[in-house]
Amino acid sequence: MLIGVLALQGAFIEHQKMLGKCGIESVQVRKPEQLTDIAGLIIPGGESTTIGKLLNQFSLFEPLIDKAKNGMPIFGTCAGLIMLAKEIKNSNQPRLGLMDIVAERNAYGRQVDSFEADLEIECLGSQPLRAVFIRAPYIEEVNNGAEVLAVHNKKIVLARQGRFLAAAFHPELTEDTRLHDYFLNIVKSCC
Ligand SMILES: NC(=O)CC[C@H](N)C(=O)O
Repeated sequence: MLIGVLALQGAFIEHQKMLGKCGIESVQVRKPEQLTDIAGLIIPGGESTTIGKLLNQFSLFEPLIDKAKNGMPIFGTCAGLIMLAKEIKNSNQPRLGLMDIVAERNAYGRQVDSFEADLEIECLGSQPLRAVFIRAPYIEEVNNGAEVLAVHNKKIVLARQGRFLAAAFHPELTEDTRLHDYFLNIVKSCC
C-alpha cells in the first residue's frame, strides 16, 4: 500500500517519517500522474493559502478532487484541515471542500500562541494523545455526515467524514503513531 504525501509546502517529510514508522511506503506528491498509484493522501500542515496557490500552479486541484470523489481517503493536518473544509470563516481562499466542516483559521491567535495539549480520543483508546498546535485552526462546526472525534477546550480539533480525516494539530511531530495508524485503517478499509 503506497501513501502519498502532498509535498508542495509544509511538514511533508515528518509525515513520511511517521508513515515509515508505521511500516508504510510513501511518496512525495507534486504531479497529477502521481495520484494514480496511491491508496491515500496526507495533506500536511503549512500555510493553506500557499498550498492552495501551489495546487493550482502544479495543476493538481481538479485531479485531486476527482480522485477523492472517486474514493481516495485523505488525512489533512492543520493547513490540510483547512484545505478539506467546505467553509473557511472569513476567507474565500481556494480549498478542496471535501468535508462538511467550517474551519476557523489561526483560531488560537498568532505563532506565539502555539501550544501542546493531551487529547482524549475515544477511537484511539484510553491513553491520551499529545497534540502539537502551531498557529492552528479549529473546526467551528461539523455538518451533515461529519463526526467529531476530539475536542479541546470546547473546540473541535479532530473530525472524520467517511474516508476524510481532519486534525487541527500536528500528529507527525510526536512519536505517537496512533492517529496515522487510524488513518491507514481507513485507507485499508477503502482498498
Ligand atoms: N501549522 C499550520 O498548518 C498552520 C496553518 C496556517 N495558520 C493556515 O492558516 O494555513
